[in-house]
Amino acid sequence: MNDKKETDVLLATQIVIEQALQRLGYEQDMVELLKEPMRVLTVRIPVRMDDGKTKVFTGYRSQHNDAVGPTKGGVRFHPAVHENEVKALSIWMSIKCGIADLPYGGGKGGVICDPRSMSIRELERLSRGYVRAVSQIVGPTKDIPAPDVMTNSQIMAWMLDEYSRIREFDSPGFITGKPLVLGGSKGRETATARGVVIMIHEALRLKGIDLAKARIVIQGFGNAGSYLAKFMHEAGARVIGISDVSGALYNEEGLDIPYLLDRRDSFGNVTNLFQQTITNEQLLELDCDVLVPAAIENQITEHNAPNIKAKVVVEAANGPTTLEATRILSERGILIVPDVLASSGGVIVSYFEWVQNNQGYYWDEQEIDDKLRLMMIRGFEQVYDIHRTRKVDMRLAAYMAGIRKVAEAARYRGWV
Ligand SMILES: NC(=O)C1=CN([C@@H]2O[C@H](COP(=O)(O)OP(=O)(O)OC[C@H]3O[C@@H](n4cnc5c(N)ncnc54)[C@H](O)[C@@H]3O)[C@@H](O)[C@H]2O)C=CC1
Ligand SMILES: O=C(O)CCC(=O)C(=O)O
Repeated sequence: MNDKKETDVLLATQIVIEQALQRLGYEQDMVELLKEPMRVLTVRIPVRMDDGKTKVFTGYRSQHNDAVGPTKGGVRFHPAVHENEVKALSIWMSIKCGIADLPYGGGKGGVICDPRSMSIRELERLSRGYVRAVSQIVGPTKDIPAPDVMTNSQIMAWMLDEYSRIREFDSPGFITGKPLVLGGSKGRETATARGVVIMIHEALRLKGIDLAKARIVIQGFGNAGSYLAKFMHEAGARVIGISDVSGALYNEEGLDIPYLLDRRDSFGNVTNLFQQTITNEQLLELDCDVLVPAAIENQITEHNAPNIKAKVVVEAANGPTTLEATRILSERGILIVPDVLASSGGVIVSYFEWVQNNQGYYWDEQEIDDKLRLMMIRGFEQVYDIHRTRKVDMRLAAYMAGIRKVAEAARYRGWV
């Protein structure tokens, strides 16, 4: 595979979707329906910047398929956002929701921007502008956004406020990942990491490795990566490596996670405070038990997959491993817990948030944790069972588990 093909996330997704549907016995017409999102909106968002000039940003909202129910998925603010990336991300959301058996299809949004170089007021105007631009196609029974890379509960709050102004009534179920006082759910902030912890437990159990003796490496120190480091540290595991966009830190004895958590900024940067750093490339190849990519796409490729030393790769990030790398790792006996399963804790608790908003009754954290655990373990067992009985790699197994529900719903509706 040439490099561009290797890292084209939409193409890679379409290849696995086709394989999954074929293994499930579907014809080509179903592949045609599900290999692309049913709707992608591109928007141009004019934002008055603090210097008085107007800057026009480009954003997207992709809705993969709504046969199962309203579409659902985060909004990413990042300079590298690309239409095909958002499309792939929305397809992955359909698969995540299918594995977790949530009553949603997949959606995803993104805006090409760099929040690290914007003021708080510029960010607020951009967030509100995005909601105005996509307001026709989103809503609590249509498409429900949430946080993703470089968006957070404050941005969700501005988006909620803007949507409520447009619709002229308060509508907390429009968006999830909100602050608690605006109808957010307990446990959503930490949900993605909590879900990954549960997957690490399951994977280590299969490999016969004791978590308390395990060495963990985490790429990315944002929402997913930093809470994961905290929970692993609290569980007694040794977190020997972490990283952010600028570099990585490594200590064989275990890093001082509470100190790093205290010093990280709101974008998940911390390594710039240290002189003795290693590169992200070196981090991924460290000798460890569990490697958790928790940053961005295409980090484990055919180039570094032969050098990965972890026994288990648990994908907190969306799309961190290419198809060729999946093949190499699987053949080397490294257990992959794929993104569409491992990172589903976020959308599962987002679903709980939406349910609580709809019923106007709020649950305590224990209830959230217990329900999350149950759903994640059920998802793991389902995927692992398909992997074993159908003799397919864990990624294809996860796609088969997830896309099945969407295809069945589309067939019942008479679309195919
Ligand atoms: N926040 C959530 O609820 C969910 C997030 N995810 C996925 O997890 C991943 C991380 O998301 P968040 O933690 O929310 O984002 P974030 O914006 O909070 O943190 C991202 C982290 O990755 C680092 N990073 C960025 N580019 C990098 C690079 N090229 N090399 C190394 N590190 C890099 C950043 O410095 C930061 O530490 C993404 O793939 C996201 O789609 C998946 C499910 C839910
Ligand atoms: O919480 C959600 O609804 C979506 C989270 C998300 O964007 C993801 O799982 O990639």
